[in-house]
Amino acid sequence: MDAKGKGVLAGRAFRRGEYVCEYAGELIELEEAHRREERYRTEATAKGLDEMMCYMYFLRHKSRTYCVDATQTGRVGRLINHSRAKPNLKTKLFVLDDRPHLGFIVKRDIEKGEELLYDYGERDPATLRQMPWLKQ
Ligand SMILES: C[S@@+](CC[C@H](N)C(=O)[O-])C[C@H]1O[C@@H](n2cnc3c(N)ncnc32)[C@H](O)[C@@H]1O
Repeated sequence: MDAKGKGVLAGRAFRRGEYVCEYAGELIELEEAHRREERYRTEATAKGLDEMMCYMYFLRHKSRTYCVDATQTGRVGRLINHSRAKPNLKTKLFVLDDRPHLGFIVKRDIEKGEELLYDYGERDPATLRQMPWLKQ
C-alpha cells in the first residue's frame, strides 16, 4: 500500500456506528511502555532502519496513562492507517473486567474495498513537523 506500508481494506460494506475490530495488544503501564519504546528504537537502529516498527497506542483510563502494545501480536487492528482529513473509523474505549480496551467504530458508511482509516489524534507541532503525513 504505497508509502504508508501495509493497511487494511474493508472486506465488506459497513454501516455507521458498527463495531469493526479491536486494537488488540498487551495492556501495559506508561513506564513499561517507555522502556519498550527505547528497546524497539535500539533494535531498529541495529537493523539499520530509519523508523522503528512498533505498534503502541496510548490511552487514558481512570486518570492514568496506559499503552496497548500490539507490536508482538498479529492482530489486524494495528495495521489501520491514519487520516485526519477523511477518517472512516473512530476509536472507542470499552471497559471489560475493569480493563480498558480500544475498539474501532464506523464513523461513516464504508464501501467494500475502501481503506479503513482513523485519525491518530496527534496534534503536537514538533511531531507534525517530523511526520508531516499526520497532518493529512
Ligand atoms: C499503526 S501503523 C499502521 C500500519 C503500517 N502501515 C504498517 O505497514 O505496519 C502506523 C505506521 O503506518 C504508517 N502510516 C500510517 N498512516 C499513514 C499515512 N497516512 N501516511 C503515511 N504513513 C502512514 C506510518 O509509518 C506509521 O508509523
